[in-house]
Amino acid sequence: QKEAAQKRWTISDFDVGKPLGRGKFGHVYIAREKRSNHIVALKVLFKSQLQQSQVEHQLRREVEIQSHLRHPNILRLYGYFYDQKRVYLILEYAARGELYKELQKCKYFSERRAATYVASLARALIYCHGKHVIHRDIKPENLLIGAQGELKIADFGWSVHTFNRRRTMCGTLDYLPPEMVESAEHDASVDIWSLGILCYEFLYGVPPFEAKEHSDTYRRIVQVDLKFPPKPIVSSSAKDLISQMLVKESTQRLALHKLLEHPWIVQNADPSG
Ligand SMILES: O=C(O)Cn1ncc2ncnc(NCCc3cnc(NC(=O)Nc4cccc(Cl)c4)s3)c21
Repeated sequence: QKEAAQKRWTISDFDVGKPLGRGKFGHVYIAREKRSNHIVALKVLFKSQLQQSQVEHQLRREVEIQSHLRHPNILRLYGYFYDQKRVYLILEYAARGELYKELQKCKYFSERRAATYVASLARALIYCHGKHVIHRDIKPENLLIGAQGELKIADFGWSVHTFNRRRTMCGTLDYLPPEMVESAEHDASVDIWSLGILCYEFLYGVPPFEAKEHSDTYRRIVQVDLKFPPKPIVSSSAKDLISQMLVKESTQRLALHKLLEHPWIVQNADPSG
């Protein structure tokens, strides 16, 4: 893998296959590296669009951050290369695709499946926070599923090293904790809030503060207007965990290592993740 870090890749090193998905900045293709026959995902980004949106620094930060992360529940970014018009990200291929499509199909997950995903995300976030990296954009769209059904956090396009906390807003409001919505200072506990939102959405099929208007979602977040619908039936243990994560005061949120000891996780998460 060492030589992969230094090697200068070009598109001719790959046999490019079918498109896997279309993102805002470009498409993702399945591809095979010719010499090793290694299957990867190739994300093709147009320089013109990156320049237009002024996200080059974000992309550089993502590549820098990702090059130091090695965890079974974090999608690898093996490297990148560019040509005249495009930047290519060489990514680990997640054979079972996007988690949000799976969630749309099933409507909501069983408590065992939800707890298994939440536990593996917690372990990945403990690893990231240990390296002073916060993801800041944990949501179903950024989660992929590997060949063995394991969850992979992808797209560190919004992650930061915690010493330079930026307040750039991003994407859907649903996942933002109060301090980010109020654009106050924020730290690793933002990922705990987002994990709580995710856990709720895994179990109910919708995020807890969803509302028609942005202004209503904003108000429900800052008031932590948390309600548990009668259907689907969800254990009180799961509700207890979610209630300990969706706490306005960031210092009062359940710590990730405490989450892994919570009865709902211990009784429902598959240890293999
Ligand atoms: O292709 C699909 O839609 C789904 N799919 N299915 C299987 C599969 N296997 C691997 N990867 C997939 N998709 C790419 C996931 C990403 C990982 N890292 C990223 N980083 C990024 O986009 N950075 C970025 C872009 C533009 C600007 C800036 Cl600032 C940063 S995208 C897969």
